[in-house]
Formats: sequence, C-alpha cells, structure tokens
Amino acid sequence: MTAQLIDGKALARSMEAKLAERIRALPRKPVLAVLLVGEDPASRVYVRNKVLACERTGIESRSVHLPETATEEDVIRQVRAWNEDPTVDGILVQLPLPRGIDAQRVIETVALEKDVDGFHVGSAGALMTGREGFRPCTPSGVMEMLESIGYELRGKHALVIGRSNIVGKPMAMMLLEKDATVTVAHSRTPNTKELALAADVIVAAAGRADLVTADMVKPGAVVIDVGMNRRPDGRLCGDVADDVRDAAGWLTPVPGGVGPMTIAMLLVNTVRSAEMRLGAK
Ligand SMILES: NC(=O)C1=CN([C@@H]2O[C@H](COP(=O)(O)OP(=O)(O)OC[C@H]3O[C@@H](n4cnc5c(N)ncnc54)[C@H](OP(=O)(O)O)[C@@H]3O)[C@@H](O)[C@H]2O)C=CC1
Ligand SMILES: Nc1nc(=O)c2c([nH]1)NC[C@@H]1CN(c3ccc(C(=O)N[C@@H](CCC(=O)O)C(=O)O)cc3)C=[N+]21
Ligand SMILES: [Mg+2]
Repeated sequence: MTAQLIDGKALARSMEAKLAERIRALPRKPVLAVLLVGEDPASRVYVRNKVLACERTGIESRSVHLPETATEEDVIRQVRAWNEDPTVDGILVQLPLPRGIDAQRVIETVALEKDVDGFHVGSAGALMTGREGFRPCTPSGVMEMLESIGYELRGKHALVIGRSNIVGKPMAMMLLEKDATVTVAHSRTPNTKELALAADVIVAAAGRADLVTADMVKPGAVVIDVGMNRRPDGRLCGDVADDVRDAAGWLTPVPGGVGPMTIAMLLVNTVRSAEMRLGAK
C-alpha cells in the first residue's frame, strides 16, 4: 500500500483564499504584530513565511526585530505597546527566545484577546475546559487536515508523540474533544513502538528525524508529521521515516504538510481577532 498524501500547502492556500474574502468585508485590514529576537536562522525563515502569507491574504504584518542582546524587559515593553495599540489584532512572539529571557513570562504578557498563537495560560485553560479562546496553530492545523480527508476520530486510538505546551499537549486535548482515545508518548515512554502499532492515528511531534518507522505503523493508519528537522546535508525532514509511505493509509509530507497549515491557522486566528475587535460577526 502507498499512503495518500495530505497536501497541507494546497489546503492552506484554499483557506487563505476564504480568509481574503472575510478580510474584504472588514472596515480595515487585520494587523498581526510579529516580534523576532536574535538571529536564529530557522526563526527568520518561519517569520518570513508568515509575513508572505499575510501579504497573500490581505493582513498587514508589523515585524519588529530586536537584537540577541535585548533584555526580557525590552521584549515585554514591545509586547505591552502592542497590547495597548487598538490597531493591533494579533501578537506573535517568535520562539525560541534567546537564553536568559523567560519565554513563559513574555507570553503571559500578551493580552489574551490578541494571543493568536494560543500560548497564553488563559488560552490553554480555555482549550482544556472546552471554552472559546485562541487555539494553538499547529494542532488546529492538524485537526483541519484530518477533517479535510473526512476522518472520523470518534472511538479511534490516537497516539501523540511529544508533550510540549505548544504542540503535543494541545494536540492531545483537541483529539480528545473529538472523542478519540488519546495516548501521549514522550522521551521517558519505554514502549512507544507498541503504542504506535495500536494507533489508528499517529501525530509525531518530537523533533527527531526518523523517529517513526514503517514497523511502528498499523497498516492503513493516518500518520501526521509535525517534525521540522534538518539532515546533515541541510535537507528539511520531519519525524517520520520515508518507508512509512508503504505502511500508512494517509501521510502528511514535510515540507508542504503541517508547516503551511500552521501559518494558515495563525491567519485564521488573526482575522477572527480583528472581526471581534471591529464588531463584525
Ligand atoms: N510544522 C510546524 O508548524 C511546527 C513544527 N514544529 C516541530 O515539531 C517538533 C516538536 O516541536 P515542539 O513540541 O516545540 O518541541 P519540544 O522540543 O518542545 O518537545 C519535544 C517533545 O518530544 C518528546 N521527545 C523527544 N524525543 C523523543 C523520543 N525519542 N520519543 C518520544 N518522545 C520524544 C519530548 O519529550 P520530553 O518532554 O520528555 O522531553 C518532548 O515532549 C520540532 O521538530 C519542531 O521543529 C513545532 C511547531 C510547529
Ligand atoms: N510564537 C511561535 N509561534 C509558532 O507558531 C512557532 C514558533 N513560535 N516557533 C517555531 C515554530 C515552528 N513553526 C513553523 C511554522 C511554519 C513552518 C513552515 O512553513 N514550514 C514549511 C517549510 C519551511 C522551510 O522551508 O524551512 C513546510 O513545512 O512546508 C514550519 C514551522 C512555527 N512555530
Ligand atoms: Mg510539514
């Protein structure tokens, strides 16, 4: 069997087109403020991709780039200025932040109603308790991809590999909300292979190239590859080995899978924030 690929890039573009229409109905462009601190090369690529996606859709992006030497107070000052600026709809502080800056404290400074990343403790609490709030973009994008193939999660076994606050934990919550039976594996899990073989859906979000191999995948399973890793030769790869193509029923590619969907969901959150701020529906 050869897995069918879930084309995240195409799905992201079609979502962007729908957003462009919603944006045209607003009295002004939605505004996304992006803060980049330091010189992490991967972060620069991601921020550039976000800015380009904003341009395609009709969102105004305002990027501020602070030097590696910026202090926690410098970062917090910029976030507070955007909190108070009524023309800013969404605030994104690109992670990771340089050593010595408490990222959680910075995130908690972002106004809840502008937390389009969904990383604020209030947004996380809303997700956990089933209330309305901004949801983290990567797991939201994964849910859109599952919906795009008409996948029914109710009663299925889902394995999430990774337990970070930005991917693994919210992913588990969203799968649970759709009535999947959810297992979360992490670096201290001794039997990830066994858990994976029992899973109908595997979401790999560990940041380890080739972590998921064909011998871990139940034939026909849905395999979602969140990982973003670099091979020694510089090539981008996910957490899922190439041979999984012959075992899985559905598979997301890297690049062109979850990454573009993450950005699309950021735009969705930003437009929603603008609609709420501007009193649109
Ligand atoms: N496509 C996209 O849009 C995005 C991609 N990413 C990518 O997804 C990956 C995960 O990101 P993020 O959650 O931020 O990463 P973190 O490093 O914060 O978390 C990684 C998680 O994976 C677990 N883990 C590490 N090694 C193993 C292993 N061998 N077996 C099982 N679990 C393991 C860790 O366990 P423990 O908790 O025990 O340390 C941890 O919970 C990265 O490659 C990142 O680049 C991230 C965000 C968006
Ligand atoms: N505050 C914050 N919010 C984030 O959402 C956030 C973050 N910090 N820090 C880093 C991670 C990672 N992340 C990605 C977004 C897009 C791609 C993406 O567009 N990937 C392309 C390829 C990109 C390339 O060529 O390198 C693809 O998969 O096709 C990847 C990863 C968002 N993150
Ligand atoms: Mg991807």
